[in-house]
Amino acid sequence: MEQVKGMILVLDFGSQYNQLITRRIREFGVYSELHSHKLTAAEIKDMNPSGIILSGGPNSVYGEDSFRCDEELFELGIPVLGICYGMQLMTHHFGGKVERAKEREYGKADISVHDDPLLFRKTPKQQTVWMSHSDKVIAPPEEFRIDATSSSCPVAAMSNVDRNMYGVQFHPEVRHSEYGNDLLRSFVFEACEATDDWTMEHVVDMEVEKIRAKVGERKVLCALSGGVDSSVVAALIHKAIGDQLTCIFVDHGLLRKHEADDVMRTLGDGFQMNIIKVDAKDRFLGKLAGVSDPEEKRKIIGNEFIYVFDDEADKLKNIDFLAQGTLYTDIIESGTETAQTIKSHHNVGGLPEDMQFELIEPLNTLFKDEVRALGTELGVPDHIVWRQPFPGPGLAIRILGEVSEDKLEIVRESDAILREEVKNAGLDRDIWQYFTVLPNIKSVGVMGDERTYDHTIGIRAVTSVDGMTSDWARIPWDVLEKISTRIVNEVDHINRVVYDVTSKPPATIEWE
Ligand SMILES: Nc1ncnc2c1ncn2[C@@H]1O[C@H](COP(=O)(O)OP(=O)(O)OP(=O)(O)O)[C@@H](O)[C@H]1O
Ligand SMILES: O=c1[nH]c(=O)c2[nH+]cn([C@@H]3O[C@H](COP(=O)(O)O)[C@@H](O)[C@H]3O)c2[nH]1
Ligand SMILES: NC(=O)CC[C@H](N)C(=O)O
Ligand SMILES: [Mg+2]
Repeated sequence: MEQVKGMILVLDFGSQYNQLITRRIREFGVYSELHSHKLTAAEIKDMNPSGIILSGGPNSVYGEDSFRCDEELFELGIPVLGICYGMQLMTHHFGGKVERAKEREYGKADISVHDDPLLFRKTPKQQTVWMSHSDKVIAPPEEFRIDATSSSCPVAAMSNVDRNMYGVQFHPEVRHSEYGNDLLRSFVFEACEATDDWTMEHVVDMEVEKIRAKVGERKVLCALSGGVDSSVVAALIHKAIGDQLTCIFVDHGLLRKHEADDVMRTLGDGFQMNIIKVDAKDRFLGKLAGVSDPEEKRKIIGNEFIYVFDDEADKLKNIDFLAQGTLYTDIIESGTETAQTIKSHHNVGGLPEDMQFELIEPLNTLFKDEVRALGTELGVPDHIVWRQPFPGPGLAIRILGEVSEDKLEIVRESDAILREEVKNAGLDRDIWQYFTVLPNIKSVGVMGDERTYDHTIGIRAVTSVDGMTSDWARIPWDVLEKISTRIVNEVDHINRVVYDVTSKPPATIEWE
């Protein structure tokens, strides 16, 4: 496994906030990766981390099948921070006592800090933190001291400075923990003595090196959509291996208005690399005919992408690798060993089992905003770096239920109007993603004194940083009015326009 100086290893025990921990640490300029709690102590030693964080998780330490770690990791001499379940696990290991509390504690809590513990040195003695637990430590292990308490938690934080080990019952990675970021900083810089030398330039060098070592003299096919993720991957790989790279852009008939031509023109202007466009409309639409279940649609599309790449690889000969712009968001939402499947992203959960390629996914630990920064570092043009995300399954997941040419036409035309008006209003950089959806709804209207019974278009526009959470965009009413009027007047079969005012969670950004 790759050895990265100063990296902080986060072990995954299934908390929803795991990815936030690595994310916060990378924001400090220190590299951090999330790995399975099943890593052995030997594997961890090989990775040479400067610190280990044990994440929270849904289990109880005294449960029979609860997630455990290789307990030898406590003997490696590497600083450890246990968060929530992580602290309970540490307590259990060192002989302290964990018990189920009578009441579940969820939300804000006030803690009092005692004396001058290392992780709290720079923060007030009274502070608000964010808790989410039913179990609690009622007695710390013998060699540990209590650093903080709350009214319901006799041990809200504990430490053993000699062993360089720390535990907190609350979640410092969540913004609602007032001084959570300071605590993580103290762990990373004071306890682990990590250095903040992880920069985007560093990421480029590291990834280029990795790609060269993996590929050698062989050839790579890159799935290029014209979106920011795959453009950044293509730029990285091209930097690493030059002409050993061929990019494939698939027109699956599910693209937006004029998208195929626009993408080929933009990529042709922006990149000096070999790009092939494949027209696969009939293949995709044929396979999707009669299918209405969202997960089934996603899997068909994911599979078909790979079969198209297979056919192209056969023509090009001797292609061993397929590169994709997979992000961490795509992986976590597609479901992992510990996290539930929210939706199968075509490039992760939608891959066929009989795939022949070896994957290259240099961005699969990063979030969208980090990829944008990487793109800028690589010199990818601004209009690609700041293009709004467009999902690989395209308009197929914006037509609820069965996909047809007629419905594609409706979504395509209404989406073009929305994009034009958002741009005219100068909002295209403020709104993270904006599009129209065609729900399976017909309703009654009156047009020119005539009764209509026709389709509804939904407008979805969200603000976000990384796509993990989002809020609905407050588009000014007069802009919405213009969009609505134009859609009803210019798009056949639409007699009603609605605006989606749900955040993520509880909704998701796409409707399928
Ligand atoms: N039409 C397409 N042709 C070829 N590859 C595609 C296409 N659509 C998606 N992909 C592949 O699937 C990956 C995931 O798609 P995704 O939309 O998340 O990323 P992106 O298109 O590169 O960026 P963005 O999120 O900005 O749209 C892409 O990075 C790319 O490798
Ligand atoms: O390439 C992709 N393949 C997919 O299968 C896929 N599904 C969702 N998305 C995009 O991911 C972000 C989060 O989406 P959701 O809130 O809908 O889960 C949003 O930006 C979505 O557009 C996808 N991208
Ligand atoms: N968020 C957590 O890590 C929870 C830990 C444990 N399952 C509890 O309920 O106390
Ligand atoms: Mg895309």
